[in-house]
Amino acid sequence: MAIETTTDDQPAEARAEAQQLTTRILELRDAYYERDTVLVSDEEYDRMMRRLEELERLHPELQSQDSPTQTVGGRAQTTLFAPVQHAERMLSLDNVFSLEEFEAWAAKVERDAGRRVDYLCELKIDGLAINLRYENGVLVSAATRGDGVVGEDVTENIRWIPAIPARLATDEPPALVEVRGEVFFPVAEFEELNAHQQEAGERVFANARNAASGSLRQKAEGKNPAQLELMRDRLRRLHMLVHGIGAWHNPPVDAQSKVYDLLKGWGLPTSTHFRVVDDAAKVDEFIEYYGQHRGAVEHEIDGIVIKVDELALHDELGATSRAPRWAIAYKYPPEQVNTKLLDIVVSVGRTGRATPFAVMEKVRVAGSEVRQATLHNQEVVKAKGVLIGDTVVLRKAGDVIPEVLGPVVELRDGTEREFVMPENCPECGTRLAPAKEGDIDLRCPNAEFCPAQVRGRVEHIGSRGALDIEALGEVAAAALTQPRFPAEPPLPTEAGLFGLTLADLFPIEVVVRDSETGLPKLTDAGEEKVDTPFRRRRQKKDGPFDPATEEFSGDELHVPSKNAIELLANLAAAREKPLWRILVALNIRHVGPVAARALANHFGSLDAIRSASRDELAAVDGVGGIIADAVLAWFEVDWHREIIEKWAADGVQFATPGHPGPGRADEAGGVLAGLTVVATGSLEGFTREGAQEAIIAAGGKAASSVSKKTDFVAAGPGAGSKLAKAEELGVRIIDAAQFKTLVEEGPAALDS
Ligand SMILES: NC(=O)c1ccc[n+]([C@@H]2O[C@H](COP(=O)([O-])OP(=O)(O)OC[C@H]3O[C@@H](n4cnc5c(N)ncnc54)[C@H](O)[C@@H]3O)[C@@H](O)[C@H]2O)c1
Ligand SMILES: [Zn+2]
Repeated sequence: MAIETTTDDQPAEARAEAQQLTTRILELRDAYYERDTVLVSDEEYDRMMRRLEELERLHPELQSQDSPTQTVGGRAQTTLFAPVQHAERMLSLDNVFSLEEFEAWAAKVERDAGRRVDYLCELKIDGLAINLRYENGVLVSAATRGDGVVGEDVTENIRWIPAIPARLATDEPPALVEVRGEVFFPVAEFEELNAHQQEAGERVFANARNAASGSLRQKAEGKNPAQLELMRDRLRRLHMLVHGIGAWHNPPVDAQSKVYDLLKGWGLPTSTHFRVVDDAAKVDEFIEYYGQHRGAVEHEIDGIVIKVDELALHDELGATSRAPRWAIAYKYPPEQVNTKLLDIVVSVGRTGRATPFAVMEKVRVAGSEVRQATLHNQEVVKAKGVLIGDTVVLRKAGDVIPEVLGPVVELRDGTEREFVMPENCPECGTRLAPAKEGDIDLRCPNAEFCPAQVRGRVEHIGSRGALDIEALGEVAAAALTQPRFPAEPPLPTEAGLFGLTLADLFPIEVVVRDSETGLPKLTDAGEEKVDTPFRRRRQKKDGPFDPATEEFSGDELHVPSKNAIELLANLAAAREKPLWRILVALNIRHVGPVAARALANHFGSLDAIRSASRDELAAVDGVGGIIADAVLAWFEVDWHREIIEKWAADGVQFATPGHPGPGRADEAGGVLAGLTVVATGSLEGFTREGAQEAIIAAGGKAASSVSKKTDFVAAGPGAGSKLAKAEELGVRIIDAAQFKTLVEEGPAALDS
């Protein structure tokens, strides 16, 4: 008899992989639930879980009862707290990561239920699960989830959380009710807590969930009075929201949403962010809405939880060993990931501030790719405790700037090194120093000539809020101030900007840099890529006809590039831009568009501003003492005055034509003299700034908010709260066409 042997070793491979995954997941869970440490990102953890699930689906013989896919993460027996047996098991949730997966889940639910069902959509709060046991209306115990059957007794600590009632506000409490919810730090509290921790030189928490878990799972024993007060302060900042029930014999309501109403009436904290929908297809609106408004919720969320609303169906559908079948978590893309900190580099900005920033291995977070984040200053680097070479936790929420939260200390292997703040400016070698005693930030004091600062200032001059010169962006600014050739840059400072000629631009060669990292780009041969931004090659066609190419041949010659011609034309035009723009272009500290407009409006010329006293400057509406001081300080500096002289010599106009003189703009008799106008929404024929300028040019006051003093509100499509305010106050509202009439002919023309 021949015995058939199988040579298929696939199951063996699968077994090995499943074992590896199991070991790793258990390790990660241990760190996460017991030590409040996140060794890999949640995304990576979820991926491992999915892979294990997949392997077990393909090879059912691999699935054992204690596989992570069958158990609730967390451990029952810990040394810190006494064990508590839950009257009813506490479960986890199954996940979906897309709308399709959600729809497939809902289809199965409705198949099993045999009918359409109502869904309750709520937020998935990123905190830790808690079970509150009330007997005859009195809180007798509070426990963490543990392994789902047995949790940790945290009753003493829970009593410090203000939101949790010790007694239910009802005359007829059930003999026993288990209330389940999430304990967490509201975002504002978390930020404050971390600020405190940083000040006190204590550990800064990488995320609100770990901070909440770490705060709740503290023991009072062995703490001195000061530590005890700190611990209680943290507990008082915690909040809780109810999101379910455990044991409860015959609840008097028939839907989860009604359970919340009832519990709310008993004084328990319930969420305001939920909705019941009668069709699975309507869930996606909720998902999308909170996907875009995550930042507006008072606590962190990592997804949406969708539950079958009807309680009878909960019993009918039941649960697996790990999760209920009547609920599912939809997970959003992560806002927090782990990545490698490759280096910490110091950059110098236009004000001379030397800022260390993190250069990281590129990662995707909150839907975009990130590889840099500012670290602000050397003290912040120290406070965050990051070493070069560390795995770090990086966070980016929606449109918010990415932030390095801290290192994953457990992953260090000894090769990491500390960041040392350089003593000298990386761009000009001048010794860095604080601007004044006690400042943490270090600055390069070589303000006049430090190439990084000149480059920053020149770029600022071209920016939208200053002279708005399209051809004078980041690349042109670098080319003019730090070219590879010539050795002496065309602009050692910005004084020469308006005197630039084609002869200055033409020879410039630059090293092409990566716009993100600032590092040189390399050619295939490994050399730095070089570009000539202001000239290009052209073949001269004055030679004899070449039959091979069927063209006239000729020498190569260089001609000015489009950039060069545009830049010179733009600069020529910029000389006559409104005074406020010229003021912004001078890079005076604190003088942005708002202050510059106020100064220009009031004084009408740079000379008048220069000869004004501190009091006269400070008294101008929208200026004030700090800006007045900054203006005075700016004029004190020799090379600043030289900029003005040089610019004036090159034709820059430092006065508003027709301005009647300091403080007399209102008497100028423009058609809008004495009137205040607010422009809001998009007004056809005007840009946002153009509308403001038109009001000012007509002698009116362009205000940014609507009040009783407002005479007109010009509103176009997209006008929001300002329009509502105008209606409320009875301010006259006009459209774009009327606005045009108003600024050209004055208010009387509106009614004719
Ligand atoms: N990075 C790591 O190393 C690591 C390790 C373990 C776990 N984790 C993270 O934890 C997750 C697994 O943890 P889990 O088992 O606690 O599952 P889970 O956090 O994904 O979901 C279940 C929990 O959600 C909570 N929850 C929040 N809002 C809720 C609401 N409105 N309704 C019902 N429940 C709500 C409940 O406390 C429940 O226990 C993973 O997906 C991963 O994100 C990460
Ligand atoms: Zn410098």
